[in-house]
Amino acid sequence: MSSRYGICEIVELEDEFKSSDRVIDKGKKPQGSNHIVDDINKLFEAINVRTSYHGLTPLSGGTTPRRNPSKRPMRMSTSSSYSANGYSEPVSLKQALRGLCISQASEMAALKRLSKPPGSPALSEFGKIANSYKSDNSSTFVGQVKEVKVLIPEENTSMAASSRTMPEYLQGGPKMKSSYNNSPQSSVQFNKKEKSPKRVGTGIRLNEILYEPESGNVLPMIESALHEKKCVAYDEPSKPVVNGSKHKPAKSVNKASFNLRRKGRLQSMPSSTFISSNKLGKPIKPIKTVSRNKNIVKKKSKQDLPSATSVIENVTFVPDTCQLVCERCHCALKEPNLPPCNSISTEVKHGFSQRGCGSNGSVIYNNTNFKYGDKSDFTQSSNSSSICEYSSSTSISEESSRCSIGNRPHMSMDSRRTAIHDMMKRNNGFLGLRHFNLLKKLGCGDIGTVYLAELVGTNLRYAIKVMDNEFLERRKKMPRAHTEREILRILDHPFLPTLYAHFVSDNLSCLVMDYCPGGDLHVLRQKQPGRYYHEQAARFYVAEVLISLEYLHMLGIVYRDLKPENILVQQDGHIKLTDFDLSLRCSSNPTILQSLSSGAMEPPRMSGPCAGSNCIDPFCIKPTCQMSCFSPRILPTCKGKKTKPGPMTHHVSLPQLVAEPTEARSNSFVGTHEYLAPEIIKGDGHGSAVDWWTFGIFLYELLYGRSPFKGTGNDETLANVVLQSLNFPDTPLVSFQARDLINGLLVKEPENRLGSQKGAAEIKQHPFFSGINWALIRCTIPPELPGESDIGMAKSASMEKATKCVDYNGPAAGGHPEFELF
Ligand SMILES: Nc1ncnc2c1ncn2[C@@H]1O[C@H](COP(=O)(O)OP(=O)(O)OP(=O)(O)O)[C@@H](O)[C@H]1O
Repeated sequence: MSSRYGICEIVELEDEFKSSDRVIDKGKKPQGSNHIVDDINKLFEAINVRTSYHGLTPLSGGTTPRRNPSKRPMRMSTSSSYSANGYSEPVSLKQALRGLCISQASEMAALKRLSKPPGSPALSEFGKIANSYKSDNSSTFVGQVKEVKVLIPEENTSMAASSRTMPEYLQGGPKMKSSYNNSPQSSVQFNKKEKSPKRVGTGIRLNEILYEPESGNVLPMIESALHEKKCVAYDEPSKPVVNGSKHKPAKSVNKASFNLRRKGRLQSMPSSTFISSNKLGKPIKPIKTVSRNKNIVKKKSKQDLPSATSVIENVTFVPDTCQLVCERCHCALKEPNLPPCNSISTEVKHGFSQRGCGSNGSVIYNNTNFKYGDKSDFTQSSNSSSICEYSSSTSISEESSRCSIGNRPHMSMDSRRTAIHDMMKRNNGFLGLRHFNLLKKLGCGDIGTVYLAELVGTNLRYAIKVMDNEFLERRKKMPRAHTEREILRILDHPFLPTLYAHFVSDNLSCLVMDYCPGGDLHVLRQKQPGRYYHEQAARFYVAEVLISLEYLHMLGIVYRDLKPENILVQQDGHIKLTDFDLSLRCSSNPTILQSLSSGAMEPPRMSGPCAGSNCIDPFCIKPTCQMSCFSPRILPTCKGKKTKPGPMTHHVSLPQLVAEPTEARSNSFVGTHEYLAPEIIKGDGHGSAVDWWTFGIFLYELLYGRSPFKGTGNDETLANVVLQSLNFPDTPLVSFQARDLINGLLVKEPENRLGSQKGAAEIKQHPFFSGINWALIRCTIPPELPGESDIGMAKSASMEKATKCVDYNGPAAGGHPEFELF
């Protein structure tokens, strides 16, 4: 063992001399007549004795024994090949001394190792794991077992180097893996815990490795979800995904398996729990029944449907008493007669104290850990417990402030953002739950609970999503929370949520976002006469959703969970698309497409008030107004593909931005039954086109009051999605344009689906959207909401805004619109 290490050390050090590869003849006498040489030679002899003793490679001036090319650091080698090589040629004094030092160092290292108690770690963690696999392989693996050994990186000699090439989660990284390589030598995922790999089908299963003997591929996989293993590479939340990768999965990969989710959303799960095959026409196993609508029906097993209290496991909000109650010991996290918020309170159990009720029955909570705890608490918390999104540091600096404004131009005038900033400044950069009065619970999702909150000392309201990190860890939902947070951090769009701050209080992760008082489109639809939206209203909502999706795609985000429940209505009646925990992050490559020619392909212009290309009427969303304010022109055919017949599209001549990550691919089974695209159900791999499928279902549901493929159960729904052709009911009456658009979107083959080639730009040109002023859509008057009083002054606010817009655009204003375009 020690000699092996000796060799390893020498091999490393030997590299310093590897410029020469002459083999030294041990029998030769040193050349030269200098009397110093004799002294040196004596020294050499001494060195030689030492190095021979340890079986080490001797050194010589400017020469070195030829290293066996098969020898690599971290591998066992036979010392004989080295020790057999002696030397007799002279070396420089420097080299001789260095050689002496080397041998002494190796001696010391050997002694040190021998002095260690048995069982003490002598290998790096990577080495240990590699060894354990090696030993396991010998007992468990058959056939290609030896191949697994090549997973040990050969080029790295030091522990640091090993660590660099180790799978991420061997270094404490997240569990979901991002590497997907065809080579068994590269980035293969080990699972530390499971050391007894088993055969699965044609492959050898290593819990998270699938070795495929036929192809020689080693594939990462998830223990319980074969279906997932070819897609984990694309779904890791924090890492962009390689665009356009065309990975070929292992044969045994192709098993559809997914999980039912709250609200009927799906997530990967063992195949046996849901579907027996992803092949078309094969029987589908029964699945758990879950209602899509979390607000109306909540049929779920206890385990699957965590209550608000289980989502935030340690803490429950009790509205009557304005208390947070600890779930572990049922104590009320409340201190009576607390001093004012800005004074120091004593630290209470769990580091989480209620500071008293606000004027409106609200409560103010303290996370005393990070602020008032002892030094160690403070130190730890200053790094983790109160982290603002604006900066990685705990204190807010002018620089980070400027940076934030620079990155989010739409937020620069936002009073909520300013107020948060001011609050942080006053609190040395800290922000915590104690700075908010929690007013009521708005809803409970799969990974957290959302509260309406008011910033202390202001009348500004926010929605705070509170997630229990412990719960997320235990339920393996941390990646989803991470995905959502990371996406929220980069959004800067009026129809998408603004993340004002993110902080962690007592292991509760809190996202501070803008509050949408209008409810969601699903609930609002129930309040519509006939439970469906009038076409004009539907057009408004889908147009805003389309813009949101386009923006997300530009950022390389495939949303994947479009449905009315996830579309909230803001105070001014415009939408906010929320809920990004199932989104897929990938790379996108926005491209400007030039027109082939203008004139010849100019679309026929319709007569009417908006026919002119210089129309700036922000309200021109009337179907009679056929032309957009920014004249559309024709696009060249993409990548030689034929423009498919089917949905009507306007031809445009202006250069066009195509920003869709059309090449992105994922195999996750995520979404909501009624909204799942066929390619997701079939496990064929999916990309941004799934968002256009869900967009079609969404429009259908708004117009008809139900989704097109809904069956009596979820399994029937899924079968319908894949097999059933699209039908339109006779009532309500829906325009041809709308039906044509839906027809184009609900094409089962994603490559033929409207939007699959040029993304949102393609869809925007559909006659259903004719007359919409896309750039100024924020200034259009939103549809009237049922029970407008709930929404406050939504309509008047929008009217006011719209009037402003018109004023700004009027000739008197110099013709320069002052809108924030997006
Ligand atoms: N910004 C907001 N303003 C108003 N209500 C909100 C806001 N965000 C969320 N809600 C409400 O809180 C509920 C829970 O939201 P949340 O996003 O946590 O759950 P979800 O939509 O079920 O998503 P997930 O399960 O993926 O977490 C929503 O259904 C919505 O009604």
